[in-house]
Amino acid sequence: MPSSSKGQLTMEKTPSYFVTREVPCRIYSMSKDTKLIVVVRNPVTRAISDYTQTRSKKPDIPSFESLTFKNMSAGLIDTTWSAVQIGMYARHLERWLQFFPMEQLLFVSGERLITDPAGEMARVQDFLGLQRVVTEKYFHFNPAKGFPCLKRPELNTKPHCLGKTKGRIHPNIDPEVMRTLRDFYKPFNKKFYKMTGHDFGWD
Ligand SMILES: Nc1ncnc2c1ncn2[C@@H]1O[C@H](COP(=O)(O)OS(=O)(=O)O)[C@@H](OP(=O)(O)O)[C@H]1O
Repeated sequence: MPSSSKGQLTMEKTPSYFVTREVPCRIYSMSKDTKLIVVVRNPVTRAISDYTQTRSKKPDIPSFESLTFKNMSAGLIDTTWSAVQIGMYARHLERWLQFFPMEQLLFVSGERLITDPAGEMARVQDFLGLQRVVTEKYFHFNPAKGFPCLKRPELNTKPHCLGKTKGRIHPNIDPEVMRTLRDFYKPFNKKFYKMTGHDFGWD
């Protein structure tokens, strides 16, 4: 990572860091003052989104329902399937807390990033010790996409929306499987809310 000069912040984005075992120790060795931001969303929706992304590249993969279970009739969930495992946020956070205090971590709500992007960005800017520059006027809700897009209020340019690979339509999942997954995540979510001091409202 390049070092920052006075008045600069160096930022890096890698989604897999949060769930990769070796990473907290490595980042701590590089800089123990690093601030960490993680965007989290309902783990059930996250798993379906993950599956949808994989299926867009490999259309022949088995159904979401069959990948979810180790043993479907026994209702035994396959926690080694990454789409399921990543959403066990409390487990991953426990590893980070062995190296970093909670004050150095910020969990951004993926749901609120869509419904109230300026509100979530205010939290991010406060956390980074920045002035609240990115406010309401930087966002334009695109009803066709169903997501906010970013605009530069000082320029009269078109808003910038995320690309076609974001906001894909998710497949319909068997409601019974959805229920089992929701129940599976409940204790992990509860623990995660307690650890972060923030109820993300997924249950
Ligand atoms: N503004 C805006 N525009 C489009 N999409 C948005 C936006 N804000 C959040 N999202 C949600 O981002 C989800 C895709 O993020 P990913 O985690 O796949 O991104 S990545 O893996 O880091 O590339 C994507 O997930 P899906 O719903 O599965 O498509 C969206 O729900």
